Amino acid sequence: MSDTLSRLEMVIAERRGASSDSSYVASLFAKGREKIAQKVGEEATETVIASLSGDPAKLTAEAADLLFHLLVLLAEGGVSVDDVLAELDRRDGISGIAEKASRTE
Ligand SMILES: N=c1c2ncn([C@@H]3O[C@H](COP(=O)(O)OP(=O)(O)OP(=O)(O)O)[C@@H](O)[C@H]3O)c2ncn1[C@@H]1O[C@H](COP(=O)(O)O)[C@@H](O)[C@H]1O
Repeated sequence: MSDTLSRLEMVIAERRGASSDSSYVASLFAKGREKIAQKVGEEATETVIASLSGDPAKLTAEAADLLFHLLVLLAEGGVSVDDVLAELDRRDGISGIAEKASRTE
């Protein structure tokens, strides 16, 4: 799973300097952080709507759009996929410790 995200992260970094005419990723970077953040918001809303439709194919497509635009937003903000995964692992570690502690009480 994270291989796909890592590969896409690399493609996004490569396309950052490309021409906006030939690359959607480059055109997003050229429009700037506010526009990229707005796209993430739109894709998040579309994902929520798709989830309520009860159609797994629609939810899959919108979630893919959301993840893609989130990766662009992370790159724009200087945050890597590894940074986010490390944060999730850290939280898992914290909840694992809390779970062990509650079992020994
Ligand atoms: N995964 C994606 C991907 N998912 C969605 N999209 C684009 O995201 C856009 C979302 O559609 P919308 O209708 O919401 O947006 P829009 O009307 O095109 O744009 P706005 O005017 O609303 O800003 C579409 O243009 C999709 O093509 C993507 N564009 C690119 N990628 C990946 O990024 C790589 C590099 O792409 P380029 O930068 O175009 O070379 C590609 O090889 C793909 O792997």
